[in-house]
Amino acid sequence: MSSTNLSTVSQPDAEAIRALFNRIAPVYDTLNQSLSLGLHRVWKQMAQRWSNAQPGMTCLDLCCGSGDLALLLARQVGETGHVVGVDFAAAQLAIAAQRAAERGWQARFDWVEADAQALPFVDASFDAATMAYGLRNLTDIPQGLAQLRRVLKPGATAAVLDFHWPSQPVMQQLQQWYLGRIVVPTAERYGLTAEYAYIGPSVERFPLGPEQVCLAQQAGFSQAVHYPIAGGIMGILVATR
Ligand SMILES: C/C(=C\Cc1cc(O)c2ccccc2c1O)CCC[C@H](C)CCC[C@H](C)CCCC(C)C
Ligand SMILES: C[S@@+](CC[C@H](N)C(=O)[O-])C[C@H]1O[C@@H](n2cnc3c(N)ncnc32)[C@H](O)[C@@H]1O
Repeated sequence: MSSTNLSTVSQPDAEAIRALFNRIAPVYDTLNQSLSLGLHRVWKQMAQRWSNAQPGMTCLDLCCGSGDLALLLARQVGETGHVVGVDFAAAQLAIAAQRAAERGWQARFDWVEADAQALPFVDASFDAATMAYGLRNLTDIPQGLAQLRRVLKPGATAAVLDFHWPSQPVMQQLQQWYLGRIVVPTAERYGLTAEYAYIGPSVERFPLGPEQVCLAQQAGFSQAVHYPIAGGIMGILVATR
């Protein structure tokens, strides 16, 4: 366990975040599936579609974790396309690569261990991009958006899925109740209390949809729209270079 108290510090540093995602990697997929009642797959499919990825394209999945969205992109781009999954947690990337191998899809992927805030790609490399539950975890969100824009081709779109602070008070209370009373106690059974207690405060300090749109515009995206989904507890920022 890291010495950093993840749920009370204002913003954990990048090393604490990386260590957190390496620690939870063995149970990450199982917990996402059970805690979201399978709904995270629906939300990720929306992000994949809204990125406008098409057969034959070269796509980026930033903060790819164990590869859910990268695999959806790979299905969409097909045998003639290519997907690059980027994450800085090696344990997550190893699971993503294993899942691709199980499908016989190794040739469709590159898995790159890198910081989303300093991407090792030349400008205008990608036709489309996705990021699920990554932006909120970046220590420098404007820098992450600037990097995302830089590596997209002109006219290409990024779809960024994440938690969102709902506008309706009843949904705010439900979201915080669910995170505090269901998610954290479930994680406790795996010895991961602090890791999952970090989600709630991270959602509260994450910029609201309209603020995300402003940040995307400031990063140089020519168009940006934020769509609250699932009653506003999640959102997808769709930004075009
Ligand atoms: C996709 C999910 C989580 C991703 C995720 C993101 C993070 O930033 C983490 C940070 C630290 C540890 C883990 C994660 C992490 O797993 C799963 C989403 C589950 C959520 C708790 C959302 C659940 C929504 C419910 C289905 C509906 C809630 C109803 C409520 C009464 C409003
Ligand atoms: C909540 S997980 C999401 C994983 C996957 N996209 C999904 O939806 O299941 C967030 C991921 O972002 C990665 N991450 C956070 N900050 C990062 C950074 N600065 N650079 C690269 N990856 C980062 C973490 O390692 C983690 O795998």
